[in-house]
Amino acid sequence: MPHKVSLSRLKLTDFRNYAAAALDLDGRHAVLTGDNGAGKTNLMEAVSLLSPGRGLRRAAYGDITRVGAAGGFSIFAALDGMEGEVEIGTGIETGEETTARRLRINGTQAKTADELTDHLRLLWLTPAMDGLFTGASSDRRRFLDRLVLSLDPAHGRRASDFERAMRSRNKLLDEGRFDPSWLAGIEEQMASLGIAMALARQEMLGLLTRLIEETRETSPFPSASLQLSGFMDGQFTRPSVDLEDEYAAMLSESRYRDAGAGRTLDGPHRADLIVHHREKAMEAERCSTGEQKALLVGLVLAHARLVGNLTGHAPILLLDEIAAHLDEGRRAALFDLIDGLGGQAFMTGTDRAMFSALGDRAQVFTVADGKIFE
Ligand SMILES: Nc1ncnc2c1ncn2[C@@H]1O[C@H](COP(=O)(O)OP(=O)(O)OP(=O)(O)O)[C@@H](O)[C@H]1O
Repeated sequence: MPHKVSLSRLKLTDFRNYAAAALDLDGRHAVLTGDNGAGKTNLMEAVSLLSPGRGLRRAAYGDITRVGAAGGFSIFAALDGMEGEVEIGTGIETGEETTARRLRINGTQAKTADELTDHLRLLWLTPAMDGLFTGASSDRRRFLDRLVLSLDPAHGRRASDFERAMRSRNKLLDEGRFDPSWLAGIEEQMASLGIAMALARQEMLGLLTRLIEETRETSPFPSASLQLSGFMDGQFTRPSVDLEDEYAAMLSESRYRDAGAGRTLDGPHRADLIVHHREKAMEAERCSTGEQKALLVGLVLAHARLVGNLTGHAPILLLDEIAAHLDEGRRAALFDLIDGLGGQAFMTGTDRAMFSALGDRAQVFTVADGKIFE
């Protein structure tokens, strides 16, 4: 069983509908119940900001600050992390628009948010992700990259460096500055970053596919088959230098076409994650709403198991309204599966009774009007 990373305290100040609130946890799972609009998802969002990025709503930081607060918001968390006990503080100082948040780990200013991944890995599943298979490919790419990031924290840096290089290529082409050596330099950089990104995605999908295969017999969820499409399809068994050369050549040959289009038309930023329901041999987007949800839950939980196996530390799971549409038997099976992953899970729902099958495996909190009661 992987080591359990668990949050022991969460303190919020001027965060969404919480002026000041604290949650003391004893290491078990945390169930958050309360009426619509009580602040359950807000609490999940606060925990999600203990990972790099903008959290599970991808909100602008200014929007997170409580309406009417004098300054910004802050989150403080104490946890038994991957490197032992750790205290994390994050937030912004004013309620105004900012793209950066402050981050202190054990009292020291962190250089980058990537340092958070030394202490915990977080995975989430929210109702907003229900349309993942039918929605925009950019959402699936983001989902895929989050899966990669939780195993390979360097992936985020690669992706942002690639974006930056691509933007400067697009700008040169847009301005009609076809300087061959300047462009070739940028394209070489894009090729090495872009192929590294694609290979990291491919590797993660390979690992996840193997794990899904191994646990297929016992999983209560349909199994997903996963493929990358839209960029160098089926070529990832070739040596990476060859792939880089080929992508650089592709970019070089497509300068005029891309200038006309106003953007770079080939690259890892155009890739898509294609998911099939294996047992039904059906594309996920053509499955029923319930089947899509079951596929997604199965996928996220399989990934959680993979992260636990590979890092030796079970990720913290944020599962927003995951049990909402399940009958009692399926709910109990789901809770057993979540518990069996060995990590701490945060789960929400409007009805406390929905979680009775968890028994004393969870601490149950009631949330009402920006206050938390145990
Ligand atoms: N910046 C903010 N300042 C104050 N209140 C906010 C802010 N942002 C969101 N809220 C409020 O927080 C409330 C709780 O939202 P949250 O999404 O956490 O509810 P919930 O308990 O998950 O509800 P549901 O069961 O409907 O999903 C909402 O009423 C929302 O208007």
